Amino acid sequence: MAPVQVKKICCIGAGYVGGPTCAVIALKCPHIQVTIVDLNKARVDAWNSPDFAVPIYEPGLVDVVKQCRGRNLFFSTDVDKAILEADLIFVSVNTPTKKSGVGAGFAADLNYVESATRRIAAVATSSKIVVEKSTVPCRTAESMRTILEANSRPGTRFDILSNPEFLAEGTAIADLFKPDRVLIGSLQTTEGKEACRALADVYANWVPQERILTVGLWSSELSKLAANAMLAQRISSINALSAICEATGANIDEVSHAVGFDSRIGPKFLRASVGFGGSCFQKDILNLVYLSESLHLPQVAAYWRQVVEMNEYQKSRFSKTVVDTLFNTITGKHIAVLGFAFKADTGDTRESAAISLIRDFLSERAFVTIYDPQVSEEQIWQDLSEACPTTPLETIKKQVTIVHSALEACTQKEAIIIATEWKEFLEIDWQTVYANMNRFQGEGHWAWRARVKTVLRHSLSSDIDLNFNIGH
Ligand SMILES: NC(=O)C1=CN([C@@H]2O[C@H](COP(=O)(O)OP(=O)(O)OC[C@H]3O[C@@H](n4cnc5c(N)ncnc54)[C@H](O)[C@@H]3O)[C@@H](O)[C@H]2O)C=CC1
Ligand SMILES: O=C(O)[C@H]1O[C@H](OP(=O)(O)OP(=O)(O)OC[C@H]2O[C@@H](n3ccc(=O)[nH]c3=O)[C@H](O)[C@@H]2O)[C@H](O)[C@@H](O)[C@@H]1O
Repeated sequence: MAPVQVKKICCIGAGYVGGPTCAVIALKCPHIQVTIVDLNKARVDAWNSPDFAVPIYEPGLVDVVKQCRGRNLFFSTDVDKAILEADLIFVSVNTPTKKSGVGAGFAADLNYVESATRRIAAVATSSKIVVEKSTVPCRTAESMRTILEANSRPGTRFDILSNPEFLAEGTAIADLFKPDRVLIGSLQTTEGKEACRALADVYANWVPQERILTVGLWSSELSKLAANAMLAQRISSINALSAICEATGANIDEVSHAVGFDSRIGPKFLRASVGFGGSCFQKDILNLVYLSESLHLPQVAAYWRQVVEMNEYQKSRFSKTVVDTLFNTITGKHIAVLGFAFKADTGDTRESAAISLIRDFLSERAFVTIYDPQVSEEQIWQDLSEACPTTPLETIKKQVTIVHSALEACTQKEAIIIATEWKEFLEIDWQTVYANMNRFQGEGHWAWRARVKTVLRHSLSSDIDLNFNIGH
Protein backbone atom coordinates (compact mmCIF):
# COMPACT_ATOMS: atom_id res chain seq x y z
CA MET A 1 0.00 0.00 0.00
CA ALA A 2 1.50 3.35 -1.10
CA PRO A 3 1.90 5.89 1.73
CA VAL A 4 -0.88 8.50 1.59
CA GLN A 5 0.20 12.08 1.05
CA VAL A 6 -2.44 14.66 1.79
CA LYS A 7 -2.71 17.26 -1.00
CA LYS A 8 -6.28 18.44 -0.66
CA ILE A 9 -8.25 18.90 2.53
CA CYS A 10 -11.96 19.56 2.87
CA CYS A 11 -13.40 20.77 6.16
CA ILE A 12 -17.15 20.40 6.63
CA GLY A 13 -18.26 23.13 9.05
CA ALA A 14 -16.96 26.72 8.91
CA GLY A 15 -17.61 27.52 12.57
CA TYR A 16 -15.47 28.37 15.60
CA VAL A 17 -13.41 25.22 15.16
CA GLY A 18 -13.44 24.43 11.43
CA GLY A 19 -12.65 28.02 10.40
CA PRO A 20 -9.60 28.80 12.57
CA THR A 21 -8.22 25.23 12.57
CA CYS A 22 -8.20 24.80 8.83
CA ALA A 23 -7.09 28.38 8.20
CA VAL A 24 -4.02 27.63 10.32
CA ILE A 25 -3.42 24.35 8.46
CA ALA A 26 -3.53 26.34 5.19
CA LEU A 27 -1.06 28.88 6.60
CA LYS A 28 1.38 26.28 7.86
CA CYS A 29 1.05 23.94 4.85
CA PRO A 30 1.17 26.08 1.70
CA HIS A 31 1.52 22.89 -0.37
CA ILE A 32 -1.94 21.69 0.74
CA GLN A 33 -5.16 23.10 -0.72
CA VAL A 34 -7.75 23.60 2.02
CA THR A 35 -11.45 24.16 1.29
CA ILE A 36 -13.79 24.92 4.19
CA VAL A 37 -17.43 24.31 3.35
CA ASP A 38 -20.69 25.05 5.12
CA LEU A 39 -24.40 24.91 4.35
CA ASN A 40 -24.82 28.33 5.96
CA LYS A 41 -24.40 30.72 3.04
CA ALA A 42 -24.29 33.85 5.18
CA ARG A 43 -21.41 32.38 7.16
CA VAL A 44 -19.48 31.42 4.04
CA ASP A 45 -20.11 34.87 2.53
CA ALA A 46 -18.70 36.46 5.65
CA TRP A 47 -15.54 34.31 5.44
CA ASN A 48 -15.23 35.45 1.80
CA SER A 49 -16.03 39.10 2.43
CA PRO A 50 -13.71 41.51 0.60
CA ASP A 51 -13.00 43.48 3.80
CA PHE A 52 -12.27 40.30 5.82
CA ALA A 53 -15.29 40.77 8.07
CA VAL A 54 -14.99 37.10 9.10
CA PRO A 55 -17.98 35.67 10.98
CA ILE A 56 -16.19 35.07 14.28
CA TYR A 57 -14.09 37.37 16.41
CA GLU A 58 -10.79 35.73 17.29
CA PRO A 59 -7.55 37.65 17.84
CA GLY A 60 -5.07 36.97 15.01
CA LEU A 61 -7.57 35.14 12.81
CA VAL A 62 -8.01 37.84 10.16
CA ASP A 63 -4.26 37.99 9.72
CA VAL A 64 -4.11 34.27 9.00
CA VAL A 65 -7.05 34.42 6.57
CA LYS A 66 -5.51 37.43 4.79
CA GLN A 67 -2.32 35.48 4.17
CA CYS A 68 -3.97 32.38 2.68
CA ARG A 69 -7.43 33.09 1.31
CA GLY A 70 -7.44 32.68 -2.45
CA ARG A 71 -3.94 31.10 -2.31
CA ASN A 72 -4.54 27.69 -0.78
CA LEU A 73 -7.51 28.47 1.47
CA PHE A 74 -11.05 28.60 0.11
CA PHE A 75 -14.51 28.96 1.65
CA SER A 76 -17.49 27.57 -0.22
CA THR A 77 -21.04 26.28 0.00
CA ASP A 78 -20.26 23.66 -2.64
CA VAL A 79 -19.92 20.78 -0.19
CA ASP A 80 -20.01 18.03 -2.83
CA LYS A 81 -17.20 19.46 -4.95
CA ALA A 82 -14.92 19.84 -1.94
CA ILE A 83 -15.68 16.25 -0.82
CA LEU A 84 -15.03 14.89 -4.31
CA GLU A 85 -11.63 16.56 -4.60
CA ALA A 86 -10.26 15.97 -1.10
CA ASP A 87 -7.96 13.19 0.16
CA LEU A 88 -8.75 14.07 3.74
CA ILE A 89 -12.03 15.41 5.14
CA PHE A 90 -12.48 17.00 8.56
CA VAL A 91 -15.99 16.74 9.96
CA SER A 92 -16.22 19.84 12.17
CA VAL A 93 -19.94 20.31 12.54
CA ASN A 94 -21.88 21.22 15.67
CA THR A 95 -22.81 18.50 18.19
CA PRO A 96 -25.23 20.24 20.57
CA THR A 97 -27.08 18.59 23.43
CA LYS A 98 -30.21 16.79 22.23
CA LYS A 99 -33.39 18.75 22.87
CA SER A 100 -35.88 15.90 22.43
CA GLY A 101 -36.10 12.13 22.11
CA VAL A 102 -33.94 9.52 23.83
CA GLY A 103 -31.26 11.14 26.00
CA ALA A 104 -32.82 14.63 25.66
CA GLY A 105 -30.97 17.16 27.80
CA PHE A 106 -27.86 14.97 28.06
CA ALA A 107 -26.86 13.06 24.93
CA ALA A 108 -25.13 14.73 21.99
CA ASP A 109 -27.25 15.40 18.94
CA LEU A 110 -25.34 13.57 16.24
CA ASN A 111 -27.69 14.56 13.48
CA TYR A 112 -25.21 16.98 11.86
CA VAL A 113 -22.34 14.49 12.06
CA GLU A 114 -24.52 11.84 10.51
CA SER A 115 -25.72 14.02 7.62
CA ALA A 116 -22.17 15.16 6.86
CA THR A 117 -21.05 11.51 6.90
CA ARG A 118 -23.91 10.45 4.64
CA ARG A 119 -23.00 13.24 2.24
CA ILE A 120 -19.41 11.98 2.08
CA ALA A 121 -20.67 8.43 1.43
CA ALA A 122 -23.04 9.61 -1.30
CA VAL A 123 -20.55 11.79 -3.13
CA ALA A 124 -17.06 10.27 -2.79
CA THR A 125 -15.73 8.43 -5.81
CA SER A 126 -12.23 7.83 -4.42
CA SER A 127 -10.73 6.71 -1.10
CA LYS A 128 -10.79 9.27 1.71
CA ILE A 129 -9.46 9.74 5.19
CA VAL A 130 -12.41 11.00 7.24
CA VAL A 131 -11.48 12.81 10.45
CA GLU A 132 -13.84 13.41 13.36
CA LYS A 133 -12.98 16.94 14.50
CA SER A 134 -16.27 17.53 16.28
CA THR A 135 -16.49 16.48 19.91
CA VAL A 136 -18.49 13.26 19.91
CA PRO A 137 -19.46 10.46 22.28
CA CYS A 138 -17.15 7.48 22.58
CA ARG A 139 -17.51 5.07 19.62
CA THR A 140 -19.10 7.57 17.21
CA ALA A 141 -16.34 6.72 14.74
CA GLU A 142 -17.79 3.21 14.57
CA SER A 143 -21.18 4.55 13.46
CA MET A 144 -19.47 6.77 10.88
CA ARG A 145 -17.54 3.78 9.56
CA THR A 146 -20.71 1.70 9.28
CA ILE A 147 -22.44 4.46 7.29
CA LEU A 148 -19.45 5.00 5.02
CA GLU A 149 -18.73 1.32 4.39
CA ALA A 150 -22.37 0.50 3.68
CA ASN A 151 -22.40 3.13 0.97
CA SER A 152 -18.89 3.03 -0.49
CA ARG A 153 -18.30 2.38 -4.18
CA PRO A 154 -16.13 -0.57 -5.26
CA GLY A 155 -12.45 0.28 -5.02
CA THR A 156 -12.91 3.16 -2.59
CA ARG A 157 -12.07 2.87 1.09
CA PHE A 158 -12.65 5.15 4.03
CA ASP A 159 -10.31 5.37 7.00
CA ILE A 160 -11.79 7.07 10.05
CA LEU A 161 -9.65 9.03 12.47
CA SER A 162 -10.49 10.92 15.63
CA ASN A 163 -8.65 14.24 15.99
CA PRO A 164 -10.44 16.24 18.69
CA GLU A 165 -9.74 19.95 18.98
CA PHE A 166 -8.49 21.50 22.20
CA LEU A 167 -8.37 25.19 21.24
CA ALA A 168 -10.06 27.68 23.54
CA GLU A 169 -11.95 30.63 22.09
CA GLY A 170 -10.19 33.95 22.44
CA THR A 171 -6.79 32.24 22.18
CA ALA A 172 -7.61 29.93 19.28
CA ILE A 173 -4.84 31.10 16.96
CA ALA A 174 -2.16 30.98 19.67
CA ASP A 175 -3.43 27.53 20.74
CA LEU A 176 -3.34 26.26 17.16
CA PHE A 177 0.14 27.68 16.50
CA LYS A 178 1.53 26.07 19.63
CA PRO A 179 -0.78 23.31 20.83
CA ASP A 180 -0.07 21.49 24.10
CA ARG A 181 -0.75 18.36 22.09
CA VAL A 182 -2.38 17.14 18.90
CA LEU A 183 -4.29 13.94 19.53
CA ILE A 184 -4.96 11.44 16.75
CA GLY A 185 -6.91 8.25 17.32
CA SER A 186 -7.05 5.46 14.78
CA LEU A 187 -7.84 1.78 14.49
CA GLN A 188 -4.71 -0.17 15.25
CA THR A 189 -4.73 -1.86 11.82
CA THR A 190 -2.09 -1.27 9.13
CA GLU A 191 -4.49 0.96 7.19
CA GLY A 192 -5.60 2.80 10.33
CA LYS A 193 -2.00 3.50 11.33
CA GLU A 194 -1.17 4.62 7.78
CA ALA A 195 -4.07 7.12 7.81
CA CYS A 196 -2.93 8.31 11.24
CA ARG A 197 0.57 8.89 9.89
CA ALA A 198 -0.80 10.90 6.93
CA LEU A 199 -2.64 13.27 9.29
CA ALA A 200 0.32 13.42 11.69
CA ASP A 201 2.50 14.47 8.71
CA VAL A 202 0.18 17.44 8.11
CA TYR A 203 0.57 18.65 11.70
CA ALA A 204 4.31 17.89 11.66
CA ASN A 205 4.69 20.92 9.37
CA TRP A 206 4.66 23.05 12.53
CA VAL A 207 3.97 20.91 15.61
CA PRO A 208 6.96 19.13 17.23
CA GLN A 209 6.75 15.33 16.90
CA GLU A 210 6.70 14.77 20.67
CA ARG A 211 3.47 16.78 20.90
CA ILE A 212 1.64 14.63 18.36
CA LEU A 213 0.06 11.81 20.35
CA THR A 214 -1.32 8.77 18.57
CA VAL A 215 -3.74 6.50 20.39
CA GLY A 216 -6.68 4.16 19.75
CA LEU A 217 -9.90 5.62 18.34
CA TRP A 218 -12.02 5.22 21.46
CA SER A 219 -9.32 6.60 23.75
CA SER A 220 -9.04 9.68 21.57
CA GLU A 221 -12.80 10.30 21.60
CA LEU A 222 -13.01 9.82 25.36
CA SER A 223 -9.90 11.93 26.08
CA LYS A 224 -11.64 14.98 24.63
CA LEU A 225 -14.67 14.59 26.90
CA ALA A 226 -12.36 13.84 29.82
CA ALA A 227 -10.21 16.95 29.26
CA ASN A 228 -13.23 19.27 29.18
CA ALA A 229 -14.82 17.55 32.18
CA MET A 230 -11.64 17.91 34.24
CA LEU A 231 -11.18 21.58 33.30
CA ALA A 232 -14.78 22.36 34.22
CA GLN A 233 -14.44 20.35 37.41
CA ARG A 234 -11.58 22.60 38.56
CA ILE A 235 -13.77 25.66 38.03
CA SER A 236 -16.68 24.13 39.94
CA SER A 237 -14.29 23.16 42.74
CA ILE A 238 -12.95 26.69 43.13
CA ASN A 239 -16.45 28.15 42.82
CA ALA A 240 -17.67 25.80 45.56
CA LEU A 241 -14.81 27.05 47.72
CA SER A 242 -15.78 30.66 46.92
CA ALA A 243 -19.12 30.03 48.68
CA ILE A 244 -17.23 28.89 51.78
CA CYS A 245 -14.97 31.96 51.53
CA GLU A 246 -17.93 34.31 51.47
CA ALA A 247 -19.42 32.62 54.51
CA THR A 248 -16.17 32.66 56.50
CA GLY A 249 -14.36 35.82 55.42
CA ALA A 250 -11.56 33.91 53.69
CA ASN A 251 -10.50 35.36 50.35
CA ILE A 252 -10.99 33.08 47.35
CA ASP A 253 -8.19 34.73 45.38
CA GLU A 254 -5.77 34.06 48.21
CA VAL A 255 -7.00 30.47 48.58
CA SER A 256 -6.72 29.89 44.85
CA HIS A 257 -3.22 31.37 44.79
CA ALA A 258 -2.09 29.26 47.73
CA VAL A 259 -3.61 26.04 46.39
CA GLY A 260 -2.31 26.62 42.87
CA PHE A 261 1.23 27.04 44.14
CA ASP A 262 1.34 23.29 44.73
CA SER A 263 3.08 22.07 41.60
CA ARG A 264 0.86 18.98 41.58
CA ILE A 265 -2.21 21.21 41.33
CA GLY A 266 -0.90 24.18 39.32
CA PRO A 267 -2.36 27.68 39.03
CA LYS A 268 -4.45 27.47 35.86
CA PHE A 269 -8.23 27.22 35.75
CA LEU A 270 -8.60 28.11 39.41
CA ARG A 271 -10.23 31.49 38.88
CA ALA A 272 -13.49 31.81 40.79
CA SER A 273 -16.21 33.16 38.55
CA VAL A 274 -19.90 33.66 38.01
CA GLY A 275 -19.81 30.15 36.55
CA PHE A 276 -18.31 28.70 33.42
CA GLY A 277 -20.04 29.30 30.10
CA GLY A 278 -19.32 28.45 26.49
CA SER A 279 -20.80 25.97 24.09
CA CYS A 280 -18.83 22.95 25.26
CA PHE A 281 -18.17 22.41 28.98
CA GLN A 282 -21.76 21.79 29.99
CA LYS A 283 -22.62 19.90 26.81
CA ASP A 284 -19.58 17.63 27.06
CA ILE A 285 -20.06 16.84 30.75
CA LEU A 286 -23.73 16.03 30.18
CA ASN A 287 -22.58 13.80 27.39
CA LEU A 288 -20.24 12.03 29.81
CA VAL A 289 -23.11 11.71 32.30
CA TYR A 290 -25.24 10.11 29.61
CA LEU A 291 -22.45 7.78 28.60
CA SER A 292 -21.91 6.73 32.23
CA GLU A 293 -25.62 6.08 32.70
CA SER A 294 -25.79 4.08 29.49
CA LEU A 295 -22.91 1.98 30.79
CA HIS A 296 -24.80 1.39 34.08
CA LEU A 297 -22.37 3.46 36.11
CA PRO A 298 -24.78 5.65 38.15
CA GLN A 299 -22.17 6.76 40.71
CA VAL A 300 -19.86 7.94 37.94
CA ALA A 301 -22.76 9.76 36.28
CA ALA A 302 -23.71 11.48 39.56
CA TYR A 303 -20.10 12.55 40.14
CA TRP A 304 -19.86 14.41 36.82
CA ARG A 305 -23.41 15.74 36.98
CA GLN A 306 -22.48 17.55 40.19
CA VAL A 307 -19.93 19.68 38.27
CA VAL A 308 -22.79 21.14 36.20
CA GLU A 309 -25.08 21.46 39.21
CA MET A 310 -22.42 23.42 41.09
CA ASN A 311 -22.14 25.72 38.09
CA GLU A 312 -25.89 26.38 38.09
CA TYR A 313 -25.73 27.01 41.83
CA GLN A 314 -22.91 29.51 41.38
CA LYS A 315 -24.88 31.49 38.81
CA SER A 316 -28.04 31.67 40.91
CA ARG A 317 -26.01 32.35 44.06
CA PHE A 318 -24.50 35.36 42.36
CA SER A 319 -27.90 36.73 41.26
CA LYS A 320 -29.07 36.35 44.83
CA THR A 321 -25.99 38.18 46.14
CA VAL A 322 -26.82 41.12 43.90
CA VAL A 323 -30.40 41.23 45.19
CA ASP A 324 -29.26 40.85 48.81
CA THR A 325 -26.68 43.60 48.42
CA LEU A 326 -29.25 46.01 47.01
CA PHE A 327 -31.41 45.71 50.15
CA ASN A 328 -33.27 42.56 49.08
CA THR A 329 -35.00 44.07 46.10
CA ILE A 330 -33.87 45.17 42.67
CA THR A 331 -37.32 45.99 41.33
CA GLY A 332 -37.08 49.27 39.41
CA LYS A 333 -33.32 49.54 40.09
CA HIS A 334 -30.77 50.11 37.35
CA ILE A 335 -28.00 47.58 36.86
CA ALA A 336 -25.13 47.74 34.37
CA VAL A 337 -23.79 44.45 33.01
CA LEU A 338 -20.34 44.78 31.48
CA GLY A 339 -19.62 41.88 29.14
CA PHE A 340 -22.13 39.57 27.52
CA ALA A 341 -19.84 37.03 25.82
CA PHE A 342 -19.01 33.85 27.76
CA LYS A 343 -15.39 34.94 28.11
CA ALA A 344 -13.09 37.72 26.95
CA ASP A 345 -11.76 38.04 23.40
CA THR A 346 -14.69 36.32 21.77
CA GLY A 347 -18.07 37.44 20.49
CA ASP A 348 -19.51 34.01 21.32
CA THR A 349 -22.41 34.09 23.77
CA ARG A 350 -23.33 30.42 23.90
CA GLU A 351 -24.19 29.45 27.51
CA SER A 352 -22.78 32.77 28.73
CA ALA A 353 -23.30 33.24 32.48
CA ALA A 354 -24.31 36.86 31.68
CA ILE A 355 -27.48 35.57 30.04
CA SER A 356 -28.59 33.71 33.20
CA LEU A 357 -27.83 36.72 35.37
CA ILE A 358 -29.77 39.13 33.17
CA ARG A 359 -32.69 36.70 32.97
CA ASP A 360 -32.77 36.65 36.79
CA PHE A 361 -32.57 40.46 37.00
CA LEU A 362 -35.40 40.84 34.49
CA SER A 363 -37.59 38.45 36.42
CA GLU A 364 -37.03 40.71 39.46
CA ARG A 365 -38.15 43.65 37.25
CA ALA A 366 -34.84 45.51 37.32
CA PHE A 367 -33.65 47.71 34.44
CA VAL A 368 -30.50 46.36 32.81
CA THR A 369 -27.98 48.18 30.63
CA ILE A 370 -25.59 45.96 28.69
CA TYR A 371 -22.25 46.69 27.09
CA ASP A 372 -20.02 44.16 25.34
CA PRO A 373 -17.15 45.12 23.02
CA GLN A 374 -17.87 42.36 20.47
CA VAL A 375 -21.38 40.98 20.77
CA SER A 376 -23.89 42.46 18.32
CA GLU A 377 -27.20 43.94 19.48
CA GLU A 378 -29.03 41.43 17.32
CA GLN A 379 -27.30 38.55 19.13
CA ILE A 380 -28.12 39.99 22.56
CA TRP A 381 -31.83 40.33 21.69
CA GLN A 382 -31.87 36.80 20.30
CA ASP A 383 -30.22 35.35 23.41
CA LEU A 384 -32.52 37.23 25.79
CA SER A 385 -35.60 36.16 23.85
CA GLU A 386 -34.49 32.53 24.08
CA ALA A 387 -33.68 32.90 27.79
CA CYS A 388 -37.12 34.42 28.54
CA PRO A 389 -39.37 32.41 26.19
CA THR A 390 -42.63 33.55 27.76
CA THR A 391 -41.78 37.28 27.62
CA PRO A 392 -42.36 39.13 24.34
CA LEU A 393 -39.24 40.84 22.99
CA GLU A 394 -41.02 44.22 23.16
CA THR A 395 -41.40 43.77 26.93
CA ILE A 396 -37.75 42.76 27.28
CA LYS A 397 -36.77 45.87 25.34
CA LYS A 398 -38.59 48.06 27.86
CA GLN A 399 -36.28 46.72 30.59
CA VAL A 400 -33.02 46.36 28.69
CA THR A 401 -30.81 48.96 27.03
CA ILE A 402 -27.75 48.11 24.96
CA VAL A 403 -25.02 50.76 24.83
CA HIS A 404 -21.67 51.18 23.12
CA SER A 405 -19.26 51.97 25.92
CA ALA A 406 -18.63 50.78 29.44
CA LEU A 407 -18.79 54.30 30.86
CA GLU A 408 -22.15 54.90 29.23
CA ALA A 409 -23.42 51.64 30.70
CA CYS A 410 -22.25 52.55 34.20
CA THR A 411 -23.71 56.05 34.40
CA GLN A 412 -26.53 56.49 36.93
CA LYS A 413 -26.68 52.85 37.95
CA GLU A 414 -27.24 51.30 41.35
CA ALA A 415 -24.96 48.34 40.66
CA ILE A 416 -22.36 47.31 38.13
CA ILE A 417 -21.68 43.71 37.24
CA ILE A 418 -18.57 42.65 35.39
CA ALA A 419 -19.66 39.40 33.79
CA THR A 420 -16.86 39.00 31.23
CA GLU A 421 -13.21 39.66 31.96
CA TRP A 422 -12.53 41.98 29.01
CA LYS A 423 -9.22 43.78 29.54
CA GLU A 424 -10.74 47.17 28.75
CA PHE A 425 -12.76 46.96 31.97
CA LEU A 426 -9.48 47.09 33.87
CA GLU A 427 -8.69 50.42 32.28
CA ILE A 428 -11.96 52.11 33.20
CA ASP A 429 -11.66 55.19 35.38
CA TRP A 430 -13.54 53.66 38.28
CA GLN A 431 -13.42 56.81 40.39
CA THR A 432 -15.45 58.60 37.70
CA VAL A 433 -17.82 55.64 37.45
CA TYR A 434 -18.30 55.67 41.17
CA ALA A 435 -18.97 59.40 41.22
CA ASN A 436 -21.66 58.96 38.57
CA MET A 437 -23.52 56.08 40.18
CA ASN A 438 -27.02 56.46 41.57
CA ARG A 439 -27.29 56.85 45.31
CA PHE A 440 -30.22 56.34 47.56
CA GLN A 441 -30.88 59.14 49.98
CA GLY A 442 -29.12 58.84 53.28
CA GLU A 443 -26.55 56.32 52.13
CA GLY A 444 -22.91 56.87 52.86
CA HIS A 445 -19.94 56.07 50.70
CA TRP A 446 -19.12 52.96 52.61
CA ALA A 447 -22.34 51.29 51.55
CA TRP A 448 -21.55 52.13 48.01
CA ARG A 449 -18.05 50.79 48.25
CA ALA A 450 -19.38 47.57 49.70
CA ARG A 451 -21.92 47.34 46.99
CA VAL A 452 -19.53 47.88 44.15
CA LYS A 453 -16.87 45.71 45.66
CA THR A 454 -19.25 42.88 46.35
CA VAL A 455 -20.20 42.84 42.75
CA LEU A 456 -16.67 43.06 41.53
CA ARG A 457 -15.44 40.31 43.80
CA HIS A 458 -17.31 37.91 41.56
CA SER A 459 -15.78 39.19 38.38
CA LEU A 460 -13.61 36.76 36.49
CA SER A 461 -10.39 38.66 36.94
CA SER A 462 -9.07 39.04 40.42
CA ASP A 463 -6.79 41.80 39.06
CA ILE A 464 -9.75 44.12 38.77
CA ASP A 465 -10.60 43.63 42.39
CA LEU A 466 -7.03 43.90 43.61
CA ASN A 467 -6.35 47.13 41.71
CA PHE A 468 -9.58 48.63 42.72
CA ASN A 469 -9.76 51.33 45.29
CA ILE A 470 -13.18 52.86 45.13
CA GLY A 471 -14.50 54.74 48.10
CA HIS A 472 -11.25 54.73 50.10
N1 LIG B 1 -16.21 26.19 19.91
C1 LIG B 1 -15.10 25.71 20.41
O1 LIG B 1 -14.28 26.43 20.95
C2 LIG B 1 -14.80 24.25 20.30
C3 LIG B 1 -15.72 23.35 19.76
N2 LIG B 1 -15.39 22.03 19.66
C4 LIG B 1 -16.31 21.09 19.02
O2 LIG B 1 -16.23 21.31 17.61
C5 LIG B 1 -17.50 21.09 16.99
C6 LIG B 1 -17.90 22.33 16.20
O3 LIG B 1 -18.05 23.41 17.11
P1 LIG B 1 -18.18 24.91 16.61
O4 LIG B 1 -17.20 25.15 15.51
O5 LIG B 1 -18.14 25.76 17.81
O6 LIG B 1 -19.66 24.89 16.00
P2 LIG B 1 -20.35 25.96 15.05
O7 LIG B 1 -21.79 25.85 15.27
O8 LIG B 1 -19.66 27.29 15.20
O9 LIG B 1 -19.98 25.44 13.57
C7 LIG B 1 -20.49 24.29 13.00
C8 LIG B 1 -20.83 24.59 11.54
O10 LIG B 1 -21.16 23.37 10.88
C9 LIG B 1 -22.13 23.67 9.88
N3 LIG B 1 -22.80 22.42 9.47
C10 LIG B 1 -23.60 21.62 10.21
N4 LIG B 1 -23.97 20.54 9.50
C11 LIG B 1 -23.39 20.66 8.28
C12 LIG B 1 -23.39 19.86 7.11
N5 LIG B 1 -24.03 18.70 7.08
N6 LIG B 1 -22.70 20.29 6.03
C13 LIG B 1 -22.02 21.47 6.07
N7 LIG B 1 -21.97 22.26 7.16
C14 LIG B 1 -22.65 21.87 8.25
C15 LIG B 1 -23.05 24.66 10.55
O11 LIG B 1 -23.77 25.42 9.59
C16 LIG B 1 -22.04 25.52 11.35
O12 LIG B 1 -21.64 26.68 10.64
C17 LIG B 1 -18.46 20.73 18.12
O13 LIG B 1 -18.53 19.34 18.19
C18 LIG B 1 -17.77 21.29 19.35
O14 LIG B 1 -18.09 20.54 20.50
C19 LIG B 1 -14.17 21.55 20.06
C20 LIG B 1 -13.23 22.40 20.58
C21 LIG B 1 -13.46 23.81 20.76
O1 LIG C 1 -14.12 21.97 23.70
C1 LIG C 1 -14.16 23.18 23.77
O2 LIG C 1 -15.06 23.89 23.31
C2 LIG C 1 -13.08 23.96 24.45
O3 LIG C 1 -13.62 24.31 25.76
C3 LIG C 1 -12.75 25.11 26.54
O4 LIG C 1 -12.47 26.34 25.87
P1 LIG C 1 -13.48 27.59 25.90
O5 LIG C 1 -14.82 27.12 26.36
O6 LIG C 1 -13.38 28.23 24.57
O7 LIG C 1 -12.86 28.61 26.96
P2 LIG C 1 -12.23 28.43 28.42
O8 LIG C 1 -11.06 29.32 28.52
O9 LIG C 1 -12.00 27.01 28.76
O10 LIG C 1 -13.36 29.03 29.35
C4 LIG C 1 -14.60 28.35 29.52
C5 LIG C 1 -15.40 29.05 30.62
O11 LIG C 1 -14.80 28.84 31.89
C6 LIG C 1 -14.60 30.08 32.57
N1 LIG C 1 -13.42 29.98 33.43
C7 LIG C 1 -12.22 29.60 32.91
C8 LIG C 1 -11.12 29.48 33.73
C9 LIG C 1 -11.24 29.74 35.10
O12 LIG C 1 -10.28 29.64 35.90
N2 LIG C 1 -12.46 30.11 35.59
C10 LIG C 1 -13.55 30.22 34.78
O13 LIG C 1 -14.65 30.53 35.28
C11 LIG C 1 -14.45 31.08 31.43
O14 LIG C 1 -14.70 32.39 31.84
C12 LIG C 1 -15.48 30.57 30.45
O15 LIG C 1 -16.77 31.01 30.80
C13 LIG C 1 -11.44 24.39 26.76
O16 LIG C 1 -10.55 25.24 27.49
C14 LIG C 1 -10.80 24.02 25.43
O17 LIG C 1 -9.61 23.25 25.65
C15 LIG C 1 -11.80 23.18 24.62
O18 LIG C 1 -11.24 22.87 23.36
